[in-house]
Amino acid sequence: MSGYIDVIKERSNHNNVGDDTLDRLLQEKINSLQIEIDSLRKELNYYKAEMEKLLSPPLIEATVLDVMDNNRVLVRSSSGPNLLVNISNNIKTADIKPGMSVALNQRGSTIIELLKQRDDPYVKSMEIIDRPNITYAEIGGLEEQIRELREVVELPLKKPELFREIGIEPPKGVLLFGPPGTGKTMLAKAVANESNATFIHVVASEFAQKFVGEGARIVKEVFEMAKKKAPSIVFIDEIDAIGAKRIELGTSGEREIQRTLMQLLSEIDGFKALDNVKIIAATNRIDILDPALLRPGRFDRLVEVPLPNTEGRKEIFRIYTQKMKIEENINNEILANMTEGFSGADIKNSCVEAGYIAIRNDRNVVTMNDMLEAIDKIQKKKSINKGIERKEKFI
Ligand SMILES: Nc1ncnc2c1ncn2[C@@H]1O[C@H](COP(=O)(O)OP(=O)(O)OP(=O)(O)O)[C@@H](O)[C@H]1O
Repeated sequence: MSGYIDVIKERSNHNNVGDDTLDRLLQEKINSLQIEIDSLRKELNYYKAEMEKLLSPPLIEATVLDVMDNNRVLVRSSSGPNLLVNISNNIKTADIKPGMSVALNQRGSTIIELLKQRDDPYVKSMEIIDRPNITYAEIGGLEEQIRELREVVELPLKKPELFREIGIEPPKGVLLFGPPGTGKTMLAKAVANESNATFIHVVASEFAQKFVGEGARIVKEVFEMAKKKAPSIVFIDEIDAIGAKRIELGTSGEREIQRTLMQLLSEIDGFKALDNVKIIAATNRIDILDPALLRPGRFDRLVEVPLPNTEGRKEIFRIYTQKMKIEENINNEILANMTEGFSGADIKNSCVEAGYIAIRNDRNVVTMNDMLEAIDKIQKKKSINKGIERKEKFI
C-alpha cells in the first residue's frame, strides 16, 4: 500500500494535485480494496465450508424409541441396533419425541441434529386414497357382506358413542376371505368411502422386505400414518404373505417375515376398538393363516366373500351392462345361468371383451352374440389357468 501512496504522491506533485484530491483518491482506493477483501473473505469461507462438508464423516440416522429421564435417549439406529445416546447441548430434550428421526454423530453416541419428519419411501409407495370413489351400489351380490362391514367398520367410525353408551366394543379387525376377484378390495374401498375415512391400501408382500427389521419398520410407519390421517382404514391385501402359520424358522427370510408379523400383531393390540383406525385384511388362503391373527381382539370378525351365485352374477352383469351401449335383447338372467363359477372380475372382463368384439366389428353397440363369444373366451382362459394351477401343484 505504501508503495501505492508514493506513486500517487509523485504523480500528484507532477500534476499539481492538491491534498484534498489526494485524500479522495486514497479513500476511493481504500474502499475498492476493502470490497475486494470482503469478496475474497466470502470466497474463502465458502471453500472452507465446502471442504468441511467433503471431509466430515456421514452422520447416522436413527429413530427415537424413548426419551429416558436421565437426559439420555433410546434410539434405533438405521444400522440396526438400539442405542442409549446423549443429547448435544444445542438440542432441548423437550424437542425430542418418540418416532422422530434424528442424526447421531459418527461414533453413534450423541444426537446432534433433529431431522425433518419424512414418510418412509416404502410407506409413501402405499396407495393412500383420501376418499375412494367406490359405492356399495357398484358391488353386486354381496348384500350380506356389505351389511356386516357397515356394522363392524362404518358404524363404529361414524357413531362410536353408540358403542360406548351400550358398553360394547366392536371388532378391531375384519378379515375378508374368498377366491380372487370376488370384490374384497371393492368392499374395503366402499366402506372407506361411506365412512369418510382415508383408505390406506397395503399389499402384505410389500412388508416382507429383504433388509432385517425393514418389514417391521414399514408396518409401524403404516400405522403411524393411519393414526395421523384418521379416521382411516388400513386395508392389508394378501395378508397370507406375512400371516401364514408359524413354520420352522429356517431361512433369514422366514425369520424376517415372522418379525414383521409380530410387529403387525403388536400394532393391532396397540390400539383400542373404538379408536378411529380400522383394519380390514383380505386373503384367498384363510386355511394357511396363523391362528394368532384370528385371536379375539385381532381379526376376530371373519367375512366370507364367495364366488357369486346365479342371483349375484345376474346383479353384476346388470351393473356392468347398464353402463354399456347394448342391444335390447341382452338378457342378464341367461348370461348369469351360463357363467357358473365366474367371479365378479370374470364377469367384468367378459363385458369388456364383448365391447372389444363389437369395436373389432366396427359396431358401437354390443350384441348378445358378442356377450356369448366373450363369455366363451373367458371360460377358455379360466380352464387354461386351472390347468396351469393343477400342473404347478404337482411340480
Ligand atoms: N361383486 C362385485 N361386483 C361388481 N364388480 C366386482 C365384484 N367383484 C369383483 N368385481 C370386479 O372385479 C375387479 C376386482 O375385484 P377386487 O379387486 O375387489 O377383487 P378381490 O377379491 O380383492 O381380488 P383379489 O383377491 O385378487 O385381490 C373389481 O375392480 C370389479 O370391477
